[in-house]
Amino acid sequence: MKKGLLIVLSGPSGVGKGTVRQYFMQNEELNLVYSTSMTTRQPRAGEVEGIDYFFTDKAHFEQAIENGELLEWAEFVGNYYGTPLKEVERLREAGKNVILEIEVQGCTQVKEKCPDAVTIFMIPPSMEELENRIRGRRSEPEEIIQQRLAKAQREMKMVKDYKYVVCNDDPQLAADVIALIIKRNM
Ligand SMILES: Nc1ncnc2c1ncn2[C@@H]1O[C@H](COP(=O)(O)OP(=O)(O)OP(=O)(O)O)[C@@H](O)[C@H]1O
Ligand SMILES: Nc1nc2c(ncn2[C@@H]2O[C@H](COP(=O)(O)O)[C@@H](O)[C@H]2O)c(=O)[nH]1
Repeated sequence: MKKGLLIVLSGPSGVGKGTVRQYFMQNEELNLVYSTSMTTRQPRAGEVEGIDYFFTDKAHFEQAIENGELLEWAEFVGNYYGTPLKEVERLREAGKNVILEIEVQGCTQVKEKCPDAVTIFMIPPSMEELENRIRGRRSEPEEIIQQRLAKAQREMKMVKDYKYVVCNDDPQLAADVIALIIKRNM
């Protein structure tokens, strides 16, 4: 059986990666599975353990790093985020195309380990719109919003390191473009 693709969807926090993913995940032709990450961040209202994230504490996360259990990991605005390696490998070996939704430092690590990963960077129509989206989510205090916005400015410079760039203005259009990218690589 052909091993599944490893697809990395990156882009600044609040650009709409999770929103757009909901549109193309339902497309059965793409044979996709979402890789649930591990994080030390507190759950937001409505987030579900094992679906949105595996929520854990700093000690367990650091142990996972030590044990080599993560494909990649990064510290983002005071919390750890990482991709459990074993599940990604199991799914790819079973022929599934696995999608990671991760920030830019994580993508750099993935590219080193899996040079054939399909890397996609999502950009907002403007930085003003990005700020509106982060604020509109109403999930973080002002101090964290400021840190996320400052980080977004730095992350946008990494766009050149990605194979594909997709603008999320209309989420359905962005999802259609991503579906096309995935099909082209299957
Ligand atoms: N094309 C769009 N037009 C307008 N609003 C959008 C669009 N896409 C997403 N949004 C809104 O922007 C906000 C952020 O979206 P979302 O949480 O999907 O971003 P994200 O990139 O997954 O963020 P993070 O990386 O922080 O998890 C949400 O409130 C969402 O409804
Ligand atoms: N390097 C990784 N980055 C990840 C992972 N899971 C999510 N993320 C990214 O972190 C930021 C913040 O996420 P939020 O849910 O707190 O808004 C965002 O860019 C995510 O895409 C991961 O496993 N590794």
